[in-house]
Amino acid sequence: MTGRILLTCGEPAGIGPELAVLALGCGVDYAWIGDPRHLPAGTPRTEITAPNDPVPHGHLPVLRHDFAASSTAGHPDPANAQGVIDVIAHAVDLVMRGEAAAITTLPINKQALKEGASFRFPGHTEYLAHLAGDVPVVMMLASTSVSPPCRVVPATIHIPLADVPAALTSDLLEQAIRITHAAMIRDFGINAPRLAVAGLNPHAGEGGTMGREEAERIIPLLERLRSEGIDLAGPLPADTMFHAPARARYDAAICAYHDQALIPIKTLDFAGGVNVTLGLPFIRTSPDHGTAFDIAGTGRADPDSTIAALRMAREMADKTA
Ligand SMILES: NC(=O)C1=CN([C@@H]2O[C@H](COP(=O)(O)OP(=O)(O)OC[C@H]3O[C@@H](n4cnc5c(N)ncnc54)[C@H](O)[C@@H]3O)[C@@H](O)[C@H]2O)C=CC1
Ligand SMILES: NCC(=O)COP(=O)(O)O
Repeated sequence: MTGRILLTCGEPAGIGPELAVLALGCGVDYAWIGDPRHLPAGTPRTEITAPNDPVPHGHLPVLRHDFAASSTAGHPDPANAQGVIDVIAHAVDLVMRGEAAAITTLPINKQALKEGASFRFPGHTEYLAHLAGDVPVVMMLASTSVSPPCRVVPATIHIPLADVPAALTSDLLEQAIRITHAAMIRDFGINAPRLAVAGLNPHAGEGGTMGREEAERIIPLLERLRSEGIDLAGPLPADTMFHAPARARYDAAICAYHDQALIPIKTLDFAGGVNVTLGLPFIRTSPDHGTAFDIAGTGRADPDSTIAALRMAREMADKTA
């Protein structure tokens, strides 16, 4: 897929606007979609009308999307919530029409969108799946600067912990495994992916003495998928599957719930972690962090995860070009 990467503005009161500028010069050509009033003062920029219009060297190409209000760092304005949502839809429309190579999204604040515009999705992942035609997707977070790599997929995502055991059905886990397996081949160029599946309970249930989900749902599923030829380890005790020698034995880990997956990667590679949505008909990456209201506008935002997300989007797009 050719053309620029589209970088959506995310929450204007977060660190997104400054990251859009700090990433300039990272070697990836991208166009930012948002309201130019939200960019840091003095940002070298050129407004464009189509994603691949030329701009002077060192300028941020801006696809202008007017919001209801200006923005104050650290203080989301409910009036801007609909603009944040619409920018994501705008980017999806462009990439689905083949006018851009991929999307990289800057962070949104889910609470601000819910309160300001009754946003009904828990995050980008679910909203993008909806915009793409309600396709099944999974969220992967992939390290870019640790070895062996840490790639994790939470099978359940943004739900209360109390709801996880019921939500972690055999069907859901199977879908996460199949989507991850296909994406490791297509997007990561790993021809024979090795997947590891975490147990839900301590010690992966320890033979049913610490929980029955492994014996009743996970083990029968893994046996069936192995018989199809998928290379699957598990269910593994989650506490011992993320240190380096353990990670060397698999290419991606399917985890039971959000924090089981995200704590290891954000601990190992917060600056280099990339969130990538697998299963979409287009490429979407994102930094692994959120809106960071506590430091927005202070000059302390680290752009490394955004740069890693842009680079990963570019690499994936080039693989399918
Ligand atoms: N893809 C997305 O749109 C994501 C959005 N979020 C949203 O962000 C909001 C805030 O979430 P939190 O849990 O507070 O996580 P957060 O990632 O925004 O902040 C956690 C801590 O990390 C620091 N931090 C984050 N990114 C940083 C960066 N680039 N440079 C330096 N320090 C950085 C923050 O200052 C804060 O102390 C929530 O609404 C959450 O839903 C969270 C993760 C991803
Ligand atoms: N904790 C990860 C996260 O919130 C990312 O969500 P999404 O907006 O990429 O779906």
